[in-house]
Amino acid sequence: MSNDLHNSVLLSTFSNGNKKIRVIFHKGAIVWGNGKPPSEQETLPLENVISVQHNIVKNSRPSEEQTIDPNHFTIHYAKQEEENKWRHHTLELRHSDPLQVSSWVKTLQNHLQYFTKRPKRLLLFVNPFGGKKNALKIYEKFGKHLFHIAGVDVTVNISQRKNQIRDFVLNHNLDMFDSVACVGGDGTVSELFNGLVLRECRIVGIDADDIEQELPKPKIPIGIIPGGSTDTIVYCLHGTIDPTTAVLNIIFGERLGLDLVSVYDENNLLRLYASVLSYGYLGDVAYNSDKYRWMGPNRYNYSGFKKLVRNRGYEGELAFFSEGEDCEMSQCYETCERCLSRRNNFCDKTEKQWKTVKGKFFMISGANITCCCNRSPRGIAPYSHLGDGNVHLVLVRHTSIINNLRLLLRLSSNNQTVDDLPFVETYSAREFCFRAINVPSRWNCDGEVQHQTNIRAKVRCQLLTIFSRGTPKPTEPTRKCCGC
Ligand SMILES: Nc1ncnc2c1ncn2[C@@H]1O[C@H](COP(=O)(O)OP(=O)(O)OP(=O)(O)O)[C@@H](O)[C@H]1O
Repeated sequence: MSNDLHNSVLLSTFSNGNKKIRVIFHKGAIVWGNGKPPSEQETLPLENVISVQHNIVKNSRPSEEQTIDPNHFTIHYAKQEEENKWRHHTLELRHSDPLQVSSWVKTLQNHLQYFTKRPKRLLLFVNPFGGKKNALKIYEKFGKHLFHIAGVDVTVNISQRKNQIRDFVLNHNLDMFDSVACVGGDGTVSELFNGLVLRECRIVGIDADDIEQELPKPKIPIGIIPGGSTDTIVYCLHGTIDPTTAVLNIIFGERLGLDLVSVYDENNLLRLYASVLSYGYLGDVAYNSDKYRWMGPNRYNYSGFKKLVRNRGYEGELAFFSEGEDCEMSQCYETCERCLSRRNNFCDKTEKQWKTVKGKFFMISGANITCCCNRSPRGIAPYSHLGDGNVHLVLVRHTSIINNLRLLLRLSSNNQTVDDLPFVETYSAREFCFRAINVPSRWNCDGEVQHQTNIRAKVRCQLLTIFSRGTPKPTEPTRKCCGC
């Protein structure tokens, strides 16, 4: 932001409904109050302003052309409320002098132009099949109006079949868009970023099937509006699956780098994933639950229970390359230092240390993010980071049904994690490979079934640019005074 603009000051007294309020704009923030002490005044940082618009004079006849009301304008802004949710608010201001009004509108609009990362031309894919099959309604109810207010030109593309979104971004010219987004669950997001990475490989002439190749970063940032059954990726990004929050995160245009993991069989890249690749129990649940899609999100409970009671063990050998770090107990929140430092100086160490673990497991997971969601508020890997170049391997040994239940209870707990259970081991890894022994299971890859059993996977540090401000750090509860 130029200094001239940063130093500009506006100060006026406006009518807001029946009240008079003093409004100040200074140092990138709008402050207003009703003659209240400073601590009770509202402070609105400009980065939370969606748009500033003259009001329209209401015409009695709809056919008449719209005219602006020179004495009246509205500030549309967002405010963070409980449970990490953002909400749209308005501040309507009136002044008898039209010059005052136009000076405020012009100045604020000029300042907003400095947020150049905000999207202007968005290509939005809608998956009408996932979740409760209401993705289009979600867009119309929560997205359409807000995007209009923010001046984002949205082109909607409703997918007609599985993999159509992936094929579309792979084969179409996207030059007229500055951003892409989707309304759907993790499978939809996965289609989108798989298409974008393969598209980039094609553009720069990289063989995506070669695990030793660096994969190129898609230039276009992506946004996600939750419309699936679990929506783990969105939950891990914003700390909520609230659709309004997701839309506002796209509008604000702030970005972070998300690691992706590429999964290969002996010859080919199978796919990239963002949340988790899980073998055994969760692989079987993904495979089995697809038959019960008519149950909606409850299909996971039904299939999960069946597989839990069966308590099959899955034998295999897992080898992984680690930097020698254990899973550090630091959590990833907005402006995460660990992710920021990786973004700036990530280098591939050539001295690899491979470790091998063999045995019979209930489940093996390579979690790229915490995988928290409404059912599992802390996730399977609570110390995993969005962009630190590592996955957390969570190995659950084959054990009794009671222990499996303990594991699932821990996963659904608000304050406990699975890593201190005696039959659970966790490792941090940059690369891993798995070989099944005896009867193989399947992999669950971002919620989709992957049938190849023997795989190799490699983390691609911050390969995806994603619209998000990150999950806000929880504030320490303030202690109440004992009355001393
Ligand atoms: N028009 C369509 N018809 C059928 N399947 C589709 C269509 N569009 C996308 N798909 C596929 O639908 C599947 C389910 O979508 P998605 O993963 O978004 O929802 P979900 O499984 O309910 O949610 P989650 O993955 O968050 O649990 C994905 O495999 C996706 O590739």
